[in-house]
Amino acid sequence: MIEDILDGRYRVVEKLGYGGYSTVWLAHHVCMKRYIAIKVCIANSQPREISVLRALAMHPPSSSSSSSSSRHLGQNLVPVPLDEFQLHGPNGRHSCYTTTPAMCNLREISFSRLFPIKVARALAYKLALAVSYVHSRGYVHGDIHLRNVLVKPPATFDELSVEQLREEYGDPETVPVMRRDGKRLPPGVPSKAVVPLCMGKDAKEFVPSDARVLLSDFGESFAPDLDPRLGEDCKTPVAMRPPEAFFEPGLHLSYSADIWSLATAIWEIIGMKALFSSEFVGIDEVASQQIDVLGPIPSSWFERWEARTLFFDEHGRPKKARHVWPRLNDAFEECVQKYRRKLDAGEFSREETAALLDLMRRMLSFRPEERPTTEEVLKSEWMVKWALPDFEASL
Ligand SMILES: Nc1ncnc2c1ncn2[C@@H]1O[C@H](COP(=O)(O)OP(=O)(O)OP(=O)(O)O)[C@@H](O)[C@H]1O
Repeated sequence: MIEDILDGRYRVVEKLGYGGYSTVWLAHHVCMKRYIAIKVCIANSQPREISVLRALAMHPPSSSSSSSSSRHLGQNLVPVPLDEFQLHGPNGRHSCYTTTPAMCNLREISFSRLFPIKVARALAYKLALAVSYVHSRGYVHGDIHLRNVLVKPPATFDELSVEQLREEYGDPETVPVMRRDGKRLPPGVPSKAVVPLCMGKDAKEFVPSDARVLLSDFGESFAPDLDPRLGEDCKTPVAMRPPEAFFEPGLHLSYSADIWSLATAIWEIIGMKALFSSEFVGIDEVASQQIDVLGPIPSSWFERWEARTLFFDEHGRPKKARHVWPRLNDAFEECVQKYRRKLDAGEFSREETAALLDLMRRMLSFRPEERPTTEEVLKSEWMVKWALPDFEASL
């Protein structure tokens, strides 16, 4: 809880977030006077993430003797594991590890209108760079979506005392934990829960230097060459999940699975609206959205897909009386450009739109082997001509 001192040196000052496997706290190192994030994993679990973070933090073998200038620029965009310890509580043993803290995740910000166009381009480039680094070290991230894309604090963040932090962001907010039947809480359940703090600002307030990306949550990461993962074991949220995970559940996923999710994340950064949606619908509906937006899937997938007759006739045409999602180019005009124009957030020129949609279409190829690699993504026309200059300006 807030104000606990963990492992004799970490003063817990705020809650940053939580997921299915952990709660993340902001702590202040009592001696070093710097902020860190502590991930407290659920009781008696064996987190796999820390070994991936350790591997990513090591220098690649080929550059061990070379200068920092030859380091992959994406290495700074993944969390650095700083320390590990264990806590013993009423529910058992909790593995804990500390990493670089962040202000918020991009999903939290996505409810606040649009990023200025230069910021959106810089964020997209940095995210692609981060994924490129992860791939260069032999890992697939496996869970790319905006809740796992964090914004790092400015370099001056550590200068804030805890009191100044509280002046800036308020005291931690708590809510009582109660049983609906009014009975006493069972042992091991805290009487208060802390509401996570979002230290981010509205998207429209972002300037290029705020685009400090941290790709987080490597809990689903895997090394395809050493530890293959089947499509059926893919845990990426359904709306960002690559289609092979659904249509070829018995096949191994590869780096290309991340490329699909990266495309959906870039789309969302640019338009603040997801390309596909699983809100109130199941995985079959999402598959039908993908076909509406991108065109036909490979015929072997279509024939094997039992639910196809709910959405398409025997010629593959959408069934009447159902909502048909707009094609990619129309979706870009209707869901991205229209709002960028209306909110004065910067519009994409015709030339840039063509380059961006060409990249999106290639990254969203149904067949994983037809998708570009991260290196090819970074060398694409849109990245080189439009995103790279704004990335450089944001440094
Ligand atoms: N280093 C960090 N700094 C700030 N906030 C963080 C940090 N790491 C994680 N968070 C916040 O905590 C939330 C949960 O973290 P994370 O997704 O890593 O946990 P998880 O238990 O693995 O979740 P999931 O169920 O999504 O796999 C994130 O969405 C993010 O908002």
